Amino acid sequence: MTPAPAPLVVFDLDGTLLDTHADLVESLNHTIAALGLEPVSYDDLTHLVGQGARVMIERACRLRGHPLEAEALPALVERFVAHYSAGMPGHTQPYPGLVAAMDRLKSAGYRLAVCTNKMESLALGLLDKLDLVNYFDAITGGDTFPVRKPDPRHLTGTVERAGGDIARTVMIGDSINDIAVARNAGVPSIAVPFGYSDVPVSSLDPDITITHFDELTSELVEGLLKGSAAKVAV
Ligand SMILES: O=C(O)COP(=O)(O)O
Repeated sequence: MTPAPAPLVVFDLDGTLLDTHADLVESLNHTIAALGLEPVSYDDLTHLVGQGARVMIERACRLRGHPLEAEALPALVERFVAHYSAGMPGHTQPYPGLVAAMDRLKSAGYRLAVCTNKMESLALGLLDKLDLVNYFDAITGGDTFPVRKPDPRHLTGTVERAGGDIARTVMIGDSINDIAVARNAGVPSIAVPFGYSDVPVSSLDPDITITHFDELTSELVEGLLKGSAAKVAV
């Protein structure tokens, strides 16, 4: 009998792997200051983040009562990317227990990947600056494919690039896009409550929620994979 392929754990980035909020808010406020707009706060960020820099800037301008003309956006996105890139890694840090959890999963033979709506170049640059890039078999961003989360093809494309098997994949994230992309791709989901969701993560109906990465073990992932195989078999 051929052994089952190695499980793959796919992580969201902002608010799941990394606490990026201070740098996102800083670069966003630098960007909208060019329009003379008042800064946004961390609480605002939970409503703004999730669909990449472009949408975040659009939403921030709308929040400040300044809807943008489409032609104004590219220069603002450029301003954001320049500021954010120059400051990396800034205040950004992995969440507590993440590195130990990834070491545990790697020692158990797991593959790891990142599926983020952040631009691929920013995700790669940030993970590189934090010395985390080599943990991952694939890192895909909101601009890697013609579609992005919650479209299931963002997740299935990531699994393919990571050399994984969709039937042996689990997705972990902090917001609606992550739980929805998992559901749309037929993959079990793990939610974390410490990120940027504007609603309680339990209301997103993940398969399970963990409150600390110490809970992310190979036993937990295998249990989820068995559970989803059982669901398929029913
Ligand atoms: O940068 C964003 O808007 C979202 O990024 P995420 O998919 O890693 O949460």
